[in-house]
Amino acid sequence: MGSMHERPFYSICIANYTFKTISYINSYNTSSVISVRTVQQEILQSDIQSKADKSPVTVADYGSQVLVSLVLNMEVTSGSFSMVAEEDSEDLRKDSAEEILEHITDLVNETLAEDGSYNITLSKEGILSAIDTGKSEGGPSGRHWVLDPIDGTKGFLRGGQYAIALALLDEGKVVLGVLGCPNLPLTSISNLNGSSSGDQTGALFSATIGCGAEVESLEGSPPQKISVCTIDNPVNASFFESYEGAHTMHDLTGSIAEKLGVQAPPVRIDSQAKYGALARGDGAIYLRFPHKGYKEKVWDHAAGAIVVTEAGGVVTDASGNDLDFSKGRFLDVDTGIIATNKQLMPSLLKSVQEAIKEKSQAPSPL
Ligand SMILES: Nc1ncnc2c1ncn2[C@@H]1O[C@H](COP(=O)(O)OS(=O)(=O)O)[C@@H](OP(=O)(O)O)[C@H]1O
Ligand SMILES: [Mg+2]
Repeated sequence: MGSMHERPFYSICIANYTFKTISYINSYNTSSVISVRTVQQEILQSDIQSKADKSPVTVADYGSQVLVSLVLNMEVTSGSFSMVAEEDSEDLRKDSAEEILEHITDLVNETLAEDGSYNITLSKEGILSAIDTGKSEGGPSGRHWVLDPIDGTKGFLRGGQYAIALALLDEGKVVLGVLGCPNLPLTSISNLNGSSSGDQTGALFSATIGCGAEVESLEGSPPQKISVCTIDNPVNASFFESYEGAHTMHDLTGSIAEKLGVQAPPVRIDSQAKYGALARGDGAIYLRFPHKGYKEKVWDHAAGAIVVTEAGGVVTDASGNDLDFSKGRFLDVDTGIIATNKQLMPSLLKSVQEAIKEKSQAPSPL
């Protein structure tokens, strides 16, 4: 682990750089003050590409990856720098991507100039190579930064939840995690649709191993310690899951919840904002069961998992094994990922295993 000033610095890095990038993108191409939601629709039309796996990637994903990698690379002066990040430059190097690359370059340079802390301007080639600093394979030894520059890109485009997720692996273990959630209410998810609640929008979760988890506003309000809920009766529990049915088996999670005795309907929000919300007790359970064949990526869970465990929760696969972040860019999980507090975990695991068994024995649809 680094010096004590590291955590606040990296939190600031996320808040000041990536959040600014996103606010900039949100207001890009518009001269009038219109809602973020509307502007996000404009991004959908102009600044979006489709990756080989058909998932979307936007100027925001690339811009965020450039800024975070650039700042980390400049600030982390001890030892070699290694980053495992979601995006790479391959698609941006195609002739057809010239316009989007130009846009990302303008966006990054304007954000850097506006911030003023770093006197640098990047060329297009500089942008491409900054993105590619994220190509590390990670693994069990040394230190690796793990970045999802925009987690929940579909949510970002829909005007829903998304997160900028950064974690640090040290000898295969997550030791630091920061989750910037620009669209999440600062205090509670129950204020999500309540404009009259007075809650601020935007929450920055952070956790350092052995030191607990905290939340603060993206503008830098004093950090508040957070902890998972203390519910021990599933009747009073609610559960978080992916918004997208393509990302998790909603039928299986429904069956798990029913077996456990959960009465509340699922709370479906995008991205690792789910882990942040769980860590501060907005709900009691997180369930994620991707469809067969999907391989989980480390950047989709590293920051969220440490925020939850440092808030007193437990995160495991469907068999109750801890997540192993030492295997490279992918997680080697058995079936799914679940998280809850220590009181509910034994009964949750039992319900998960029963529901999986039942599903595997059900006749397959024709
Ligand atoms: N088929 C499939 N199954 C499971 N997961 C997938 C799948 N495809 C993508 N992804 C990954 O899911 C990330 C988005 O997280 P969530 O599932 O929590 O978001 S959502 O609520 O469904 O929008 C999303 O993260 P981003 O790509 O950063 O948006 C992906 O890494
Ligand atoms: Mg992403």
